[in-house]
Order: sequence, then C-alpha cells, then structure tokens
Amino acid sequence: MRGDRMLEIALRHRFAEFSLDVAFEAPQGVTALFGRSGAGKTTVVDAVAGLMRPDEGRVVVDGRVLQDAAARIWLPPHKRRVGYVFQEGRLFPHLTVRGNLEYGLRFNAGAGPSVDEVADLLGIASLLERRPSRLSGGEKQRVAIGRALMARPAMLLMDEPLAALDGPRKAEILPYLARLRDETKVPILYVSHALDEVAQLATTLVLIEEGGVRACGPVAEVLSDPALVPQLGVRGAGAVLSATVVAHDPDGLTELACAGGRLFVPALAEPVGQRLRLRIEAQDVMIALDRPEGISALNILSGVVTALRQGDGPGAVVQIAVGEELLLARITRRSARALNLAAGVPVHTVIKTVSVAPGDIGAVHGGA
Ligand SMILES: Nc1ncnc2c1ncn2[C@@H]1O[C@H](COP(=O)(O)OP(=O)(O)OP(=O)(O)O)[C@@H](O)[C@H]1O
Repeated sequence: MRGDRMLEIALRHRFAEFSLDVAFEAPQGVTALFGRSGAGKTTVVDAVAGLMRPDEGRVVVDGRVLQDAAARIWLPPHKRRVGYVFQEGRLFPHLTVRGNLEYGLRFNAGAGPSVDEVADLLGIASLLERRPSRLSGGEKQRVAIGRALMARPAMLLMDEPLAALDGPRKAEILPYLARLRDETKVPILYVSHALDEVAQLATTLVLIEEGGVRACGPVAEVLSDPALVPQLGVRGAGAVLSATVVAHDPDGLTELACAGGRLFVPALAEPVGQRLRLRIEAQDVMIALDRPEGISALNILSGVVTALRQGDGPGAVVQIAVGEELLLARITRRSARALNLAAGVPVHTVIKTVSVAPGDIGAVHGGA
C-alpha cells in the first residue's frame, strides 16, 4: 500500500490578481485544507477535480497520475474517478433517496458498494424512499456523500460540506464522516475553515495562506505548533489528544484515559473502549509549577514545557509534552515570566472539565 503517500499534489497557477503555488503529500485519511477565505483552497480542489487547468501541475492519487504537466498527462474530470461533494447537496428533487444513490452507480467503474451498504454507513437506510424535499439539511448532505460513494471514487473532494448546516446538524454528520474516513479508506480532500471540524476529522492538516502552503503535517502536530497559533487563530488554538473511554460515572461524567493520565469530561454517548480524539483549547489550560491541591478542576495532567512563544500582545502560548502528546496553553506573558517557564521546566496542567464540549470530541474507528 502507498498509505504513506496517498496524495501527491503540486500546482502552480497565476490568475490576474492571485498566484497559487502549493505542493504537499499526504497519507491515507482526511487531508484538510484549512485557511482564510480567498487563500486558494477551492482552486486546489477544482484543479484536482480537473475543473480548472493550472499552468503547471501534478496530481497523483494512490499511485495513479491524474495530471502531470511535465509528462503531458491530463485526465478530463469524468475519467478521474473523483467524487465531489459541495456545500449544499444538489440532489435530484424528483428522485427518491434510493434513486439519488443509484444515480451514482452510472459513474461506477466496476463492482462498487451496494445501496444498502452505503445507506448503513451513512445512517440513511430509513430514508431510502423519501424525496429530498422531506430531508433535513444534514440528511441531504449524507445522501450527497452516499451518491458520491456509489460511484466507487478513487478519492472524495469535499468543499466546506458542512458550512451550510447549523451546529446540531453539523454535530449529527461529523461521526459519519469519521466512519467514512476510518472504514472506507477512500482518501478525502476536505476544505474547511472551522478548526473544530478539522480537529475532529483531519488526518493531515494543510494550512493554506495566500496561495501557498504555510504548514503541512499530522493534524495533532500542526495544531500543537505554537508558531502557527497566529495563523490558526488565537481564540481557536488548541491541541488534539488521543483518548479512550474508560467509564461512565453515575454523576454525569465520562472518564477518559489519555497518554498523560485520566481526564473527566461531561457525559459522552460513546461506549467504553471507544477511541476518541479530543480537542483541548489552549485558553482552557492553566499551568502550575506545583501540583495544585484543593481546586475544583478535576483534570490535572503533568508534563514538561517543550516550547514557549511570546505573542505581540500580552499573551504567550506554551507547548507542553504530556506523555507522548502535546498540549497548548494560552497564558499571559506576565505569568510565563513569573513562573520562569522555558523548555525543560516540569509543570502541571489544569483543564476544566466543563470546557470540553461535544464538538471537541471525534470518534476514531478500527486501526485508523
Ligand atoms: N477563475 C478565476 N479567475 C481569477 N481569479 C480567480 C479565479 N478563481 C479564483 N480566483 C481568485 O483566487 C483566489 C483564491 O480563491 P479560492 O476560491 O481558491 O479561495 P478559497 O480559499 O477557497 O476561499 P473561500 O474559503 O472563500 O472559498 C481568490 O482571490 C479568487 O478571487
């Protein structure tokens, strides 16, 4: 398998007022393109789909060359076996859900999944005979993803697929996307400007800035890099930890095991044993030199400072190794000075239980 280099993308293009020059590689999983509006994310997706032809470019998916300007290879969109899911589902209103899914079969290059398999994966089995006008936004979007899957795509492109949905609908659909990532093994190029989505879903994070790649790497690594906090947004900055559900306590808390110890969060629906990824926002993490006693916070993870970044304003971001993972804490420069924080200093991190919201938690399935 080429799981370590599932996607190879290198594109250069000049519009009158904007230049794109991106190159990145990514392994199996969800590769998130994250960046501000106008950074060039949609242009990358359109080029990979073959909807625009860049001045120079090379796109390889699982060893299959879709385009290579140097070798004069250019597959037209319909030969790329790329499924495209847009912001709004664009279903056929006159067809039922089943009809919409079966429509995807037309583009199927060989034996693909059955309607029932796709419907089960996306939780739409009970909706098969309905028409799109009777579906919620989240359901429509799942059908649109199902239709793309029926064509047995070599890759899925999703351009802000949740942007048109409200918070609860988004929360309803994210677990299905996590299953898709872990169970189908179809690589997904996923455009988003929502950090919570990226933290839950992305395997690889590609940070796009002004038409270039500012950073690219495993999501936990990029999100815990203090140097990238200004690009990722000071408010939303935070690290991602792996955790496993250990117990559901009768007082409404769920106990998780993570590399740095035990964490308690408000009750989760996931069963004991379920693996999760957990986003801990930097602003919810406090630092103490001595292990705090007599405080209300239940979560204290011990670690060692690995990096410190002073901001331009009063803030500082501290990166702390907790077990084999990295946490970020946003504190004031004054506190950083008062505690003499520097790489190598052992610290205790305090995380408020109630700061971990359901939107910060994503499921991980199978061996992914
Ligand atoms: N066909 C085109 N002709 C000229 N300029 C274009 C064309 N398509 C895109 N651009 C420009 O390229 C830049 C990047 O656009 P793109 O849509 O890729 O950004 P984006 O990161 O996807 O933004 P958003 O999140 O708002 O969709 C923008 O400045 C846009 O105006």
